[in-house]
Amino acid sequence: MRKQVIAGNWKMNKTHKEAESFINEVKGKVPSKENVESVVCAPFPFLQKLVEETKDSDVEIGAQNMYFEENGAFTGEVSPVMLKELGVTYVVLGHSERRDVFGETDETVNKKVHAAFDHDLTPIVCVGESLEQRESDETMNHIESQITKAVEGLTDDQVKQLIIAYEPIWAIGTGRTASSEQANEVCTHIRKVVGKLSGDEAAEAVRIQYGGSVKPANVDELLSQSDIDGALVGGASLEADSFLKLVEAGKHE
Ligand SMILES: O=C[C@H](O)COP(=O)(O)O
Repeated sequence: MRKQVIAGNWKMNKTHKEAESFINEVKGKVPSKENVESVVCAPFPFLQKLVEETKDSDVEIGAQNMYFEENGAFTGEVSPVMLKELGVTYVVLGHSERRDVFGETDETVNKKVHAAFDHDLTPIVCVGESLEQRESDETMNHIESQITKAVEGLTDDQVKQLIIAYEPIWAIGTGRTASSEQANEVCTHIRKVVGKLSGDEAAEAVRIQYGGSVKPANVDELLSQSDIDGALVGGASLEADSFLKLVEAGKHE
């Protein structure tokens, strides 16, 4: 059975003080990491403190982006070496906000995925269609193309360790969640695409999250779907109580 991975993506939110009080509130209360992976993806300035605070806990800390080079003249960027040195273990790559607002492409996402594996960071690779693409029936082709480009050049073993987050853009921060059937239909398609590219074992092992207005009220139904192995959560991951309900829902005994 694939272990569920519930990741909060704080995006550009919280003060240092708020981040610290959140982590102190949740760190002793999340379920054991044997049963569910509970991840907090925080802004860069908070990462060091959060890693220190969660050292002996079941909470893992992730970044929301990184550059693919190890060092050099790349003003404003953060490298995988820096994240690894801090003790960060996950990194969100290719979020639709990075693609839409900051011009990230499938090619840069692919380079970042390679860089993450080179530095022993677990990539959470985001894919998803716009409302226009859904309405013109292009969802499945678009997702297949994003996945194909994201995993190009990876070994089958690396693909097994990948986390893919399916986030329909029209459901992000809008309160409009994909129905659990709609979400699962695309996650099943993602697993098939992975199988075609990297073989059955990789398809069986790869974990696929759903993201887009996930909250305590809908998480159980989403996680009960056959091909959904977790959630990538924005708004509802910002409050400690709500985050704890989400990770509790992901628990397998
Ligand atoms: O990374 C998280 C997603 O963008 C979902 O955000 P949301 O839960 O606020 O809709």
